[in-house]
Amino acid sequence: MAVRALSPDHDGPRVHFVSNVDGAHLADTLRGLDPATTLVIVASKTFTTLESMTNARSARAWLGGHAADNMAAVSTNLAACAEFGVPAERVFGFWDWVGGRYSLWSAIGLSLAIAIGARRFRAFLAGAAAMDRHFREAALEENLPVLFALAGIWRRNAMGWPTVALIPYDQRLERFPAYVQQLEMESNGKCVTQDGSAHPCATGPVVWGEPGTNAQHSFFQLLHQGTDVIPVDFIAAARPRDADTEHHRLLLANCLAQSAALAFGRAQAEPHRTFPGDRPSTTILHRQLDPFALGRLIALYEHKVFTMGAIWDINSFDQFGVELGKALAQRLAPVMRGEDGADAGLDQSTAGLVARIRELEG
Ligand SMILES: O=P(O)(O)OC[C@H]1O[C@](O)(CO)[C@@H](O)[C@@H]1O
Repeated sequence: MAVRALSPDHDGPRVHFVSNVDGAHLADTLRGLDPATTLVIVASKTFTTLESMTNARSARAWLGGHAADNMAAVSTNLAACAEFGVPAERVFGFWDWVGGRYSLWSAIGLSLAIAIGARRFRAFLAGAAAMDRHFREAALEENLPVLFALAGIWRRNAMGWPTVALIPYDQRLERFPAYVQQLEMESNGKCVTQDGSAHPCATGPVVWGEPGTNAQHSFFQLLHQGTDVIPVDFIAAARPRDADTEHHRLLLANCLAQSAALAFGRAQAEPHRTFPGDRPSTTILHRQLDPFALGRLIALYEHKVFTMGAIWDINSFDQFGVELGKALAQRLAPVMRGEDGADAGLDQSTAGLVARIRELEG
């Protein structure tokens, strides 16, 4: 997300990312790259994540004779790195209490630092630090993460709206909705309080979105006239990073048009052409999407999510909800490999799907 957002700031080697265990991701990424001139950095706190380690093993095989020189790691698990073949002097460490979704500021940011260089990476960190200070010091009534969190609580608990759309009017923030989706849904998608009691109210909303103006041509129909109210967060920069300002003026005109249309609607005799209005949105404006502004924007969302978690009395820093699926995938891997006896004890629905996959495999 961050590397894409800051593409005008790239001055280092080209940076690519592979995350999905789907081999297509690695294959498509490696196509056209040369093992002799490619550095593979395995970034995994635990160094046990199935996706990361499967990709790491395949990348090591692809590097062949270059693997000894062209691999590094970002991890807290030095023993597993050494066992994998990355010696300690090539491991960038960080703290084991940092969760994946909050880790960009640690050595996990290495790939971003490589892409934009140390000076700009420091500006990125300074932007986040400025928001950290603001969050710590500003009075509550002027505190952006707190106000943003209270608006989120109002939307979710007072109004009962279960989702929020995040629409950056900035093509380079294309992956920002997905980033905030993990931040918010993995942190606050919980149904028990810190002490384990059933939560008395609704918690983390569904977060989704796409960049404007593209989104206008797909799901904005439902935002304006659908039966559900979906609050929207718009993000826009006053200045473009590129020379052509006419594009940018049109981009901003569209962003402002959408928030006005949502808020004020339009009464018409014909019901099909009526816009009910009274649909809420928040517009976050900054001068320009540069490293400082991106760091500040990410930190704004981090502190907002933390504040909502504190109000809801949930722990925003664990993610036990991902464990069951991971354990079942480990159980099913031998089934998918067709190992003898692995099918025993499978539930009926999974056994049916396995049987159908085998038929389709031919
Ligand atoms: O850095 P690791 O240990 O490979 O974890 C990767 C990811 O897995 C999760 O723990 C859960 O899916 C995420 O929070 C994290 O980003």
